[in-house]
Amino acid sequence: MERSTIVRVHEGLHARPATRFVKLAKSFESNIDLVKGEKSVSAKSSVKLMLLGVKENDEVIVRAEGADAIEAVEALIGYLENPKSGVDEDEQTGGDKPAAVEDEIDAVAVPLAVEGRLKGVGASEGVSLGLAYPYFPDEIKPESRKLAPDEIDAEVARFRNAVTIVQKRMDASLAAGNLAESDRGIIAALKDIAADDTLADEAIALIRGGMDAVTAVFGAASKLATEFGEMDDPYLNARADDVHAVGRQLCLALLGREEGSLEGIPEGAILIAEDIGAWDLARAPLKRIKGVICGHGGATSHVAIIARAHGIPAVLGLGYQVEQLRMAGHVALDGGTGEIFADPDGETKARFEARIRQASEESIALKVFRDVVPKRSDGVVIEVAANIGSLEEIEAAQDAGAMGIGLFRTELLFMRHMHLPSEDMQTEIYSTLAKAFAPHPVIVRTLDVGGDKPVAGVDFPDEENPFLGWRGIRMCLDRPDIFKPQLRALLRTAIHGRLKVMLPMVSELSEVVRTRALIKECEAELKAEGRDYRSFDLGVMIETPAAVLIAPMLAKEVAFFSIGTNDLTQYVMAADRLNPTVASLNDVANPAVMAAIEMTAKAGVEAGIMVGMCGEAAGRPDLIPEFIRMGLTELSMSPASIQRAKKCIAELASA
Ligand SMILES: C=C(OP(=O)(O)O)C(=O)O
Repeated sequence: MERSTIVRVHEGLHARPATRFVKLAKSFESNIDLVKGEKSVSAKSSVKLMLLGVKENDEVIVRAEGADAIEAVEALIGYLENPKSGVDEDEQTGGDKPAAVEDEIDAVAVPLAVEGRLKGVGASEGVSLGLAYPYFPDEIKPESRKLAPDEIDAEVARFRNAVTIVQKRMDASLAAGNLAESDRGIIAALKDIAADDTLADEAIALIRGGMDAVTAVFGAASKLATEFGEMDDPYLNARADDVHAVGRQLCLALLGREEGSLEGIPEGAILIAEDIGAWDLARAPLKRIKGVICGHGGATSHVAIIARAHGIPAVLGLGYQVEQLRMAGHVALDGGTGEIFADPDGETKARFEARIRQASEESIALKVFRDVVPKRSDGVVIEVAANIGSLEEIEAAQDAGAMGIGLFRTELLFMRHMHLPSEDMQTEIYSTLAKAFAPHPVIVRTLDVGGDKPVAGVDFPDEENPFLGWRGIRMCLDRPDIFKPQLRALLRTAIHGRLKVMLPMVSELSEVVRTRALIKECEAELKAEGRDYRSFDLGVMIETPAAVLIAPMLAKEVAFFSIGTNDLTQYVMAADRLNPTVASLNDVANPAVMAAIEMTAKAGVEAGIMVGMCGEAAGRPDLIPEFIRMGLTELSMSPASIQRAKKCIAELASA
């Protein structure tokens, strides 16, 4: 039987415990295969050791797998506790052992052979089984150590060494050659800060005052970040985040650590995290990830949306239970029901393997619907489009047979960068998209940040209820310096394809009227500058109960509606879409939500405008017949749902 174990090795601060433990393990048992991320250090093995990370308190988390895992690791721990009884470590590892380290070693092996069951929120359909890959980057805290006068010079040298390490790491990233131009700019900006004397001088002054280097970096970074934060310019304000990012890198270097990264995630792994940012996930090597499990989030959070866009099964909203999975060797998950099996036994494994096989056969069978143009029984075409948030997803949408884009989430573009993207950069990105799908329509949603989607360069107030706060069109209308460059970029893009633009979080007619006035201003400016542009169809998302109630009025002012069921459900049901405790209320099929959808559809159909849907419910085969009956003629969804939706509409027409 396959077994797993976890080893916690606690060592002194400067001992580089992970490196030392791994070196030691390598020399101790020649039949142990050491794996860091996907890199195998030694090929022959009956036992696999995987270094999962070093925790803030210097515990080393290592997972061992294989028939003799527990025994091998116990032997290794035995040696760590009593080095005289086994191999001489200095001799074997090159002798980097610091003095008096043995005293601080505290290691335990926890066998995990029993299948554990957990339940979260099914957030991206599909079943998966694979190697668990816990990703829990540590929070760094100040050491708050008072230095003796004779320690100060060494501490300054430790700090200077950390600056050199950080600069070298940044140079290595820049030289790697696989960076997008925009990411290269971000790293270069961070390197500037690391090389700048302002931060270093401040930190050294604090060290000279008797503060340890980690705490000094915290103090210096906070001071500089506050200065940037108080400046009267959004671009300079955004530098505060850069300073914090550099501060974190310096602290990691001081502690002998490197930032955790998803770069090394092995092929076919199941990613397990307490929380993972949408952008962290978006830039991870998604093709290698077979499943996502997260303590935070729910079915309509952005992590779920990215997972669905890439056809990766996901279970979110596990809460504190996700901690239990840190020690799992393998994990099976069902992204539909939210079930998770840690270290599944043979029977569960066989069941999941059979389901994975069946799902793959089904997906092959659905491929025949890729190029179908689905119609209602009266011959009206139903556009089945894709929801995407980055240019990287174009291919997946095209491969799935998307008849255009029903929702391009522009906020990922803003969240990706430490700075607000320029008008030219936005024009280039939107134009690439419009050209890729022409002659099909592409609907771009204007910036929808706030709530669960903060952005560097926009100072969001501390709000008790950010989902009911300053977000979407509310924020944009207050910040024409951000909104107008986006509108100008969209006007410039419209010459390249069938562009439509929609506004998020609309709750008042005046928001549409004020946006139209801004668009007019932008058109006048572009004309005066002699630039090419074209007007676009303006629509609104219907995602607030207020918008539903004034839908007949809105329908007279706009060219189309797109129903955002993810938000509409949370607002109609008064149930936070990220809160797993109220996940059962967050159901679009609830009669209250379906009534809101029907009211919207009726208002749109009566006014003769297109009514579409871009919430995830648009891809639900059990609800599609209802939506078609209500008069919706466009359904936009994750690429992974497109072929099933086309099949459902086609079968409906022929029934
Ligand atoms: C599509 C929607 O928007 P979001 O990006 O917030 O999920 C929605 O709310 O249905």
